[in-house]
Amino acid sequence: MNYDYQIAVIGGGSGGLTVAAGAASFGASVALIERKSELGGDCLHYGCMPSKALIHAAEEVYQTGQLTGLSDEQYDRLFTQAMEKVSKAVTNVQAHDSKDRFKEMGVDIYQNETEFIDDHTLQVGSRMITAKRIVIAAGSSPVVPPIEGVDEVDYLTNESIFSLRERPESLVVIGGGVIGLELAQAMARLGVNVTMIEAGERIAGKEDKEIASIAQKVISEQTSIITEAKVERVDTFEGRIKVHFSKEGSKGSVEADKLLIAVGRQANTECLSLDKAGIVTKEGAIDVDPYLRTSKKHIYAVGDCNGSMPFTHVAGMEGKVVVSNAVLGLSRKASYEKVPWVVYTAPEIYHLGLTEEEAHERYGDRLLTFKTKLSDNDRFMAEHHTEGLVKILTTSRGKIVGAHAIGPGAGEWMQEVGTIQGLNKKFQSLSNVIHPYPARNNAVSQTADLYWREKLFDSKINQAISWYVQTFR
Ligand SMILES: Cc1cc2nc3c(=O)[nH]c(=O)nc-3n(C[C@H](O)[C@H](O)[C@H](O)COP(=O)(O)OP(=O)(O)OC[C@H]3O[C@@H](n4cnc5c(N)ncnc54)[C@H](O)[C@@H]3O)c2cc1C
Ligand SMILES: NC(=O)c1ccc[n+]([C@@H]2O[C@H](COP(=O)([O-])OP(=O)(O)OC[C@H]3O[C@@H](n4cnc5c(N)ncnc54)[C@H](O)[C@@H]3O)[C@@H](O)[C@H]2O)c1
Repeated sequence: MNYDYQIAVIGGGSGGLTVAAGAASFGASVALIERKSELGGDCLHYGCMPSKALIHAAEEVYQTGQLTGLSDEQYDRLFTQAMEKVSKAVTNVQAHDSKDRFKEMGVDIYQNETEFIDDHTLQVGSRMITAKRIVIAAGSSPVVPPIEGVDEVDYLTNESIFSLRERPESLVVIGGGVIGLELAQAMARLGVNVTMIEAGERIAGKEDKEIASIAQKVISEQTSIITEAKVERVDTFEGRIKVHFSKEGSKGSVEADKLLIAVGRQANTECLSLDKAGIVTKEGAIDVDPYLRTSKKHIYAVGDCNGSMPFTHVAGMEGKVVVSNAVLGLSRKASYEKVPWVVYTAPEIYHLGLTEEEAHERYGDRLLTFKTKLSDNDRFMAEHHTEGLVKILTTSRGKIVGAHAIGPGAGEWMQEVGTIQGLNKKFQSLSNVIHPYPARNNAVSQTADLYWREKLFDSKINQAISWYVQTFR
């Protein structure tokens, strides 16, 4: 059978663009179908880019406030300026994901919402497109929990918060996960009075417990945090939003000008008519095998819509796997073991692999844990940033199974652990790498030195060396 295209990609976000560009670069005929007027997806428009631009702008305001103090009027002006900087940053980065750029690569772009007609055919506006292979990269949307009254109030999500131009005096954030934390702290630093309500026993629930408790301590100095709270109802009171919750058997409420909901993501599957193509979903996301094939082997799913790990770098990794498999005919598996992530709070949180609790469960007594407090590192001491920790988890032979840190810039300087893990090197090999003093990643090499201290200096070999030195030298 003849098809219009070799590859049709649904969704022009991080995953879809990686597939479209990769497939076109290998000479495949590619259709890219995106319902929004611009390419770039959530990451560019409502996710990574605006949030990181906001965090940076908020840091500048916060530092200014710390140095000179700021009046309400100054906060109002700086808030508007910060939000305009966010919008400009998105516009600037849009150039990388411009339609013209992809057209030049040979990709045909359709601006339509699409759905399956059958497993090789997509309805695209008034026409139908057929493709030999189809890649679904439809992304995800914010979950809005079924809280009583939620539909009657004007709540914000990551899709609307970046459009604010006037500083709200107060904000209540439901959800103390990654989005909640990054945005709550940024807003607090812009002079907004923020309260975070988290259902779990702690914020940053996916992080190593010890790291999360440091985060909670630091962030609670800038925002109010209520944990183990069940939100029961929201309503409006004199133009303000009131969130009612229960905690440990008693009731409470928080009132604020604005409400942000950040309680997780759901895969965008509902308008794709997946059933017409015979594509199976699992727990609301598109079910894929390790080769990222759906229940129909010529249809693949990458990025947030397959429910694996909702990060841009994962969508990119999965996109490359699909190019190898769908375009080049290889059999590459997606692997998630070595995927790091960073929570861009101040201080930043770096996360790679298993937490200490998970690693203990898996490795038991074979697990080695190496920790350096930032208060033991000259650079962080010099900068008065001593609230932080590096924690590396290895097997007894030094294979890295988890790496975690909280500290200023941890997302950058901790990646050296991710790099050596990616290169299949042992953790202790970092001890032999000379780090410029006093670069922050000395905290990592300091931690690697602990491996040798444990292995060598506390061992029988060390006793033998001491005997040799004392006896013969
Ligand atoms: C506030 C926030 C901050 C974030 N920060 C980070 C970060 O710092 N680092 C990080 O790694 N990740 C971050 N993420 C996660 C990251 O944004 C996502 O993991 C990433 O965007 C997923 O890419 P994707 O291609 O799967 O989906 P998307 O980028 O969302 O792209 C999906 C595209 O498909 C389109 N689409 C959907 N259905 C259809 C249809 N039927 N027809 C046509 N088009 C359709 C959508 O319009 C969309 O453009 C953040 C997310 C949020 C919300
Ligand atoms: N820096 C980054 O890489 C980055 C930044 C933002 C988002 N993201 C991605 O986006 C994903 C989604 O982020 P998120 O923060 O929405 O989800 P999340 O899963 O990280 O956190 C959601 C939080 O909301 C809490 N929660 C759920 N229901 C609740 C309720 N009814 N009341 C109170 N609390 C409730 C959960 O216990 C959890 O702590 C992340 O997992 C991440 O993959 C990444």
